Amino acid sequence: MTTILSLSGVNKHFGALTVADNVAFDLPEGQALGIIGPNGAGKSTLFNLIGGALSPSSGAIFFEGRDVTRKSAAERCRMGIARSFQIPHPFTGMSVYENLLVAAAFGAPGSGGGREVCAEILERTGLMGEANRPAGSLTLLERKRLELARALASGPKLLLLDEIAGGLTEAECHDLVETVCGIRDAGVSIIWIEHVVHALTAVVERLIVIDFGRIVADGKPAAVMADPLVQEIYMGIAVDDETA
Ligand SMILES: Nc1ncnc2c1ncn2[C@@H]1O[C@H](COP(=O)(O)OP(=O)(O)OP(=O)(O)O)[C@@H](O)[C@H]1O
Repeated sequence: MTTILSLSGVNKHFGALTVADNVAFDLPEGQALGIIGPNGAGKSTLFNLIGGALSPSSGAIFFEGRDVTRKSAAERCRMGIARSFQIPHPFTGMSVYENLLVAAAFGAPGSGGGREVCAEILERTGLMGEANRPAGSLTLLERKRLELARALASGPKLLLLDEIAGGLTEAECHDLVETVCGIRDAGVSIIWIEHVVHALTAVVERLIVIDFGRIVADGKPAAVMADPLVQEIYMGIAVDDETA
C-alpha cells in the first residue's frame, strides 16, 4: 500500500518544553487515523508540524514521498494537505459559498475548486441551505461544518481534522460522523484529533495515543482503548484501581 504521509524522528521543543518527542509513523493512502491524548499532550502541535504552521526542531516529514519538512503551510495546502481548526475562523463578512471559493483558490490546483465542486461540497456538508448567509451568522454546528467544507474545497488528499465534534449535541455529532465517513469513503486520507472518542472510533480504523509529545500506543481502536496504559493516561483509570 502507498504511504501518503511519513514522519521520521520528529521533535519539537518550545524552550525547555518538548511537545513532540521522536514522533514517527507512516499513514497509508486512504487510511482514517484518530489521535487522542490528554490536554496539552501535543496533538495540535503535531498538526501544526504536519500542516506546516510550525517547523520541527529536528526530524523529517514526507508527503507522497517528497520531503516537505521546510515547506510552508501554503505550499503544503497546494500539494493536498488541508486542515480544519479547533476554533473555526471563517471570513465572517463573506457568505458561506464565498468562503469556499476563497479556500478553493488557495488549494490544490485542479482538484478542488470550481463553482460546481464548491456546490457539491455544500451539499455533502449539509450547508446548501446556508450558502448565501454571512458566515458570521452561523451556529456552532454550522461553523464546524463550514470549517470542514473549507478544508474540502482546497481539494485535499490528506485532511487534518482538529476537534470538530466538541460542543455538539449527540444528534449533531452523529450527522458529522456520517459526513466524515462519506469523505473517508471517497478516498481522502484523514487524521482526526478528537476528545469525543465514540465519534472518532465510528470513523477511524487506527488510533494513536500521544502523551507528553510521545506516541504511547498505535493500533486498532478497540485494542488501543483496552490497553491498561492508555486507560490510565487518557481516561485517568489507574491500572491498580481495576484490579483492586
Ligand atoms: N507556540 C507555543 N509556544 C510555547 N508553548 C506552546 C506553544 N504551542 C503550544 N505550546 C505548549 O505545548 C503543549 C502542547 O500543546 P498542544 O496545543 O499541542 O496540546 P494538545 O494536545 O493539542 O492539547 P488540547 O487537547 O488541550 O488541545 C502545551 O503545554 C502548550 O501550552
